[in-house]
Formats: sequence, structure tokens, C-alpha cells
Amino acid sequence: MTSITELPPARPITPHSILVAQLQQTLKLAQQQNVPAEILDSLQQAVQLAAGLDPYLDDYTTPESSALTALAQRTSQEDWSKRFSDGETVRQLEQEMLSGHLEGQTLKMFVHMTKAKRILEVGMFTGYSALAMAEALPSDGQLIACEVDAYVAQFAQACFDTSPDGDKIVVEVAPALETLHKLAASKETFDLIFIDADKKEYVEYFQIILDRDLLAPDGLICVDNTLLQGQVYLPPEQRTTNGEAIAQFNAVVAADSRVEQVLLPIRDGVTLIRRVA
Ligand SMILES: C[S@@+](CC[C@H](N)C(=O)[O-])C[C@H]1O[C@@H](n2cnc3c(N)ncnc32)[C@H](O)[C@@H]1O
Repeated sequence: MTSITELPPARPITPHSILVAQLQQTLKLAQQQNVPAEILDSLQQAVQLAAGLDPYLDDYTTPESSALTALAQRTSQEDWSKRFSDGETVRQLEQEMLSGHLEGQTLKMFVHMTKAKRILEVGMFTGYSALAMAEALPSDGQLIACEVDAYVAQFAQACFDTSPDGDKIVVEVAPALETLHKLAASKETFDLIFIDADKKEYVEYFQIILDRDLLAPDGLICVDNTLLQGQVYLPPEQRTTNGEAIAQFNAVVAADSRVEQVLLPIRDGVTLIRRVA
């Protein structure tokens, strides 16, 4: 009999799920104190309203494919800390990096809406968003995924090999900046570009994409984690290095007259950018 190791459940990493956890903790504390019933009642309503949102969004969003469910399950069953301490991954990875059902379905919608045929993903991890977008591509469409870590690249490839849409994905194992320069040198262009790799390099990815014309005319850039757990609008002294990098990235995009953008509060924040000049 094989024993399945119990791994920790995913921790809250979006502004909304962090807020839910904080409200639940506040309610617990209030229940232990002699707090007036009126305040307890109000807190309980706040918890209900906040905690119900994510499950409701999941319930009323088209379900993910069986290939995506399998990939997400495999990702959550992997002991990423052990992979890192054994030297198999180049950095500490974690299951929370996977974008998941709501964002995956949102990206699929963008692929359909833009009629994209060529997609570039910067930061693939185990391949959830890559496979979600590939599922929306026509049969002659292609997605190039940049990933620096050879272990996760292999992990993702094994999942793609068992999916009907996996053959639309080509994985480039190298630092993303290297791959972006290589693609630009061979004059490649993309209808949709999804940025989700090293937060400290986001400004560089954005600038190379625009300066070296990696984005096709009328193309769309989608950028993940642009709320970075709420750190971008919390007092700057509470920001991590990644929080600071994303705050700077958002400011750079907002000041660039070549583009227009909208920051959507989906999961950890997704910014859509299109070129206007
Ligand atoms: C947040 S995860 C990507 C999640 C994935 N897009 C998804 O939705 O499931 C970020 C990934 O970017 C990779 N990464 C980090 N820095 C990178 C770099 N400089 N070049 C290429 N990949 C990088 C990490 O190894 C990690 O797998």
C-alpha cells in the first residue's frame, strides 16, 4: 500500500483571501472577548460576505478540463521544499504559484476574444496557465513558454504529453530575458503575452516586449500578481522586495504613453495592457 504524504494546504496569497483569513481571525478573537452582540453580528456578516466570494466565482465559472485538474493535483502533491533542499529546483517553488481555475478560465477567454494564434508565456511553473491558454488556441496555434527551472519544465512537459492540447506548447528552458532577446532577434511576434516570472524583472520584460516589437499589432499583454497580496497599496514600509518591484512596475506602465492598461482584481491582480502608439 502506498502512503500519501500529507502536505500543507495552499495558504492565502491574494488580497481577498488574506482579508478573509484576517476577518475570520478577528471574529474568533471577538468571540473569546466580551464583545457586544451587535459588533459580533456585524463581524459575522462581514466574514460571510467576504468568504463566500471565491467559492461562488469558482462555482459559476466553466469548470476546468480534466487535464488541468490532474496538473493542479500533481502540483499540490509535490513536496516543493524537499525538491529545493535536494537541489532539484534552482529556487524554492510552491504550489501557490499555480494560477488556477478562475485565472486559467479568464486567460482562456482572452485567447478566444483576441483570436490569438501565437502566445508567449514568461514564467510557466508546472504549466497550468500555459495549458489553459493552449486549450483555447486553434489546432495550428502555438504557445512558447519561458521557464528557467529544468525540473518544473520537465514536470510540466510530462503533464502536456498526456493532454490533447499539450503539443501546441514549446518550452524554452533558460532565463526569460535571454529567451525574449532571442525571440526578438528572430523577429518573432505574439498576439498575447502573459507575464508571470520574476517580479523584479517585470519592468525589463515589459520594455523588451515594447522596444523590440515582440507584441503583434493589436496584441494584448496580461500581467499577473499586479496587486501582490495588496502590498502595492499598503504603506510602502510593509512591502517585500517583490511588493516594491510590482509597485514600481505599475508606476512604469501607468507613465508609459505607448500603452493603455486596466488593473483587474482577479486573484492576485491581472493587468491588461495594449499598445496605442
Ligand atoms: C508564478 S510561477 C508561474 C505560474 C504559472 N504561470 C501558472 O499560472 O501556473 C513563476 C515561474 O517563473 C519561473 N521564473 C522565475 N524567474 C524566472 C526567469 N528569470 N526566467 C524564467 N523563468 C523564471 C519560476 O521558476 C516559476 O516557475
